[in-house]
Amino acid sequence: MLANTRGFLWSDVETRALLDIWGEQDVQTALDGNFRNSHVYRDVACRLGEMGFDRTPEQCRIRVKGLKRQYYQAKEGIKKNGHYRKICKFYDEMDRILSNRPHIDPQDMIDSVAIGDEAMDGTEEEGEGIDHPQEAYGESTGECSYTEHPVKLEYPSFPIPVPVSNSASVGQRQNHVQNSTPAATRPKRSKKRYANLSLDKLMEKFLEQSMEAEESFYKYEEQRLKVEDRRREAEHARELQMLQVLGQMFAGIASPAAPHPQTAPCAPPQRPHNPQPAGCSNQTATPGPAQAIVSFPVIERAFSLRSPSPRNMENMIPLVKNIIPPWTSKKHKGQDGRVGIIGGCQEYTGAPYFAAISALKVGADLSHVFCTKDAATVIKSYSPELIVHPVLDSPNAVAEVEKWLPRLHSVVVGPGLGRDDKLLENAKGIIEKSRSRGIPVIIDADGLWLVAQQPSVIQGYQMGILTPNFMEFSRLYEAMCRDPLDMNDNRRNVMRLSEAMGNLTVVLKGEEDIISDGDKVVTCSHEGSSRRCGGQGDLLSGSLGALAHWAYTSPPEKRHGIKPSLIAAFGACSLTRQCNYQAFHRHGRATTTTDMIAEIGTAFKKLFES
Ligand SMILES: NC(=O)C1=CN([C@@H]2O[C@H](COP(=O)(O)OP(=O)(O)OC[C@H]3O[C@@H](n4cnc5c(N)ncnc54)[C@H](OP(=O)(O)O)[C@@H]3O)[C@@H](O)[C@H]2O)[C@@H](O)CC1
Ligand SMILES: Nc1ncnc2c1ncn2[C@@H]1O[C@H](COP(=O)(O)OP(=O)(O)OP(=O)(O)O)[C@@H](O)[C@H]1O
Repeated sequence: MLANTRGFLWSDVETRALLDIWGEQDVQTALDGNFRNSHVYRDVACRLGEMGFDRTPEQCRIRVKGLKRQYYQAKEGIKKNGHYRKICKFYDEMDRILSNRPHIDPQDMIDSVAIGDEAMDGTEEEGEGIDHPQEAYGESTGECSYTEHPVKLEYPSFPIPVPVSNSASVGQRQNHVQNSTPAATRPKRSKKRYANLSLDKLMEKFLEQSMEAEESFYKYEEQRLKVEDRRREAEHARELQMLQVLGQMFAGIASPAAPHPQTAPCAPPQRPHNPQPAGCSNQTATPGPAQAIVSFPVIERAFSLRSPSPRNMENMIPLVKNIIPPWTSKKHKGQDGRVGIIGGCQEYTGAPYFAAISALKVGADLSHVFCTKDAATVIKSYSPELIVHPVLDSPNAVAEVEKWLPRLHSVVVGPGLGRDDKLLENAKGIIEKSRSRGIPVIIDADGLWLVAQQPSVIQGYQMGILTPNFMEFSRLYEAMCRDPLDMNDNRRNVMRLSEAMGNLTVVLKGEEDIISDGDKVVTCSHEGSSRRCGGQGDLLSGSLGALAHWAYTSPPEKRHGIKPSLIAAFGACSLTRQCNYQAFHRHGRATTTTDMIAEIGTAFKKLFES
């Protein structure tokens, strides 16, 4: 395990590049504001990759952690005799970054966190025994991944009396505790203070203090989340404003005489008899003022606020191939994906089943369905492969699902969810919990109904993917965009919605699937068939559950600067269409979604493994 994350040494040039990236304001803000930081380090590794250094997010995180420890050690040492700078080669760089961070009173953060981490996993990078209290804070706020280190409740350091003749291991642990806390800088607590208290009293006091600590932890956490929300909203508003200004500038440059989009007549969304979103063919597409067609099937924006202009790409398939985890005997069950489907009620049992079984057939190891009580037995009866939880209509549904979240790699919300208010409310809670844990969230079907009512539930979440059909898309567009749908240019419409949702990835399904993250538009018109049986969208969202996990955990250099959600979405669209093609070839008009699901294995192989 260690070999994976610490395989070889970091050169000075590489370390400086890492510090340049890690020290950037947006990275520090993201780390400060987040318990879960794996996405931040993914971004750091990605940027490092762009500078030509091939490192995994975990390697970056561990390197930063080691540097921080050296820095704090050096800083402590300097206070004492001024000669410690040499133990931290990058002292100046670290000081420039860390001296600007808000000061947290180490006494507020509890010793046991640092002790617990050191004592339990012993995987510290540089092999240094001393941890700085501020390091402990860093780890609990932004320096360790949620999945590997579940949130610890922070207890006050309350001395539990240990008999003198204790075993060697306890003695060693005590030594370790003494060595690893900055005891020298703190007054020693008097053991006599507790000498007269009975064990019961001690226990009572301990529990009392635990509860207080827990309470203040939650208070702190609540405040932190509020601040983070406000920051995100402000950032989003600022970006939208800048986009609008730039859009107007570009519009002015491109065609000063062209009418403003808002003055175009508002055509109500209608379902065509033979749904062919106008403007889908490459020849007839008219790029909007703020977009330019670079090469089919990827259209890139003429400008981008976030990232440098991505590379041109003729074909997305090689990128999908790149994110597929390699076959190896070294993995255990679960590592290739544990997908959760949130949906399934009395009326709709097929949709969550289609989504869950598709995730499995694409290659996820485990597929969970969280549905209502009366749907559960029915769904179980379709397939013994699925793990079915009858919790979605229980009074504590969100808490029940939350228990499983640390073990899920992605969630798909909506297939067969229905529109019952209580179920939608529970789905909302689950999306929020998944979001706060940095789990990719795919929203489909009735989940999109919820988003149209309350967009903020997912707005701005970079690991969120929406997969609307045309009807669902129109609802979302109407809720989010002030200008009317341009019936001749669906690509522009998708890009607009994605932008309005805070650059979420949006997949408009149809004759041609159109995918955008607000910066780029990717289209998938792989040959399918004319058969439109219900459930094809569920196949798509379920397989996207597995592909999104792979894409987000794939090495950045394999993605060539393209956002993981775009690659995963393109993979799911082309797979669905290939399944449709193959099933129709076999069954003609009798084709159903079950027949398409039976084709997943061969379709996947044909597209991505040949
Ligand atoms: N076997 C199962 O259990 C299955 C269960 N499912 C589950 O059913 C639930 C409801 O999903 P839903 O999509 O039917 O709901 P909703 O948004 O009301 O759409 C219906 C309206 O939209 C329209 N319309 C549809 N597509 C359009 C298009 N491309 N372009 C234009 N218009 C379009 C259509 O218009 P119409 O043809 O009636 O004029 C109709 O009025 C959801 O939980 C889902 O997961 C499904 O997954 C299937 C398999
Ligand atoms: N007009 C079309 N031509 C070709 N393929 C299509 C067309 N419409 C949809 N598809 C295919 O079906 C997939 C699912 O789209 P669809 O519009 O059926 O989703 P949905 O309505 O959400 O499905 P569900 O029935 O599961 O709710 C698309 O990704 C696309 O591959």
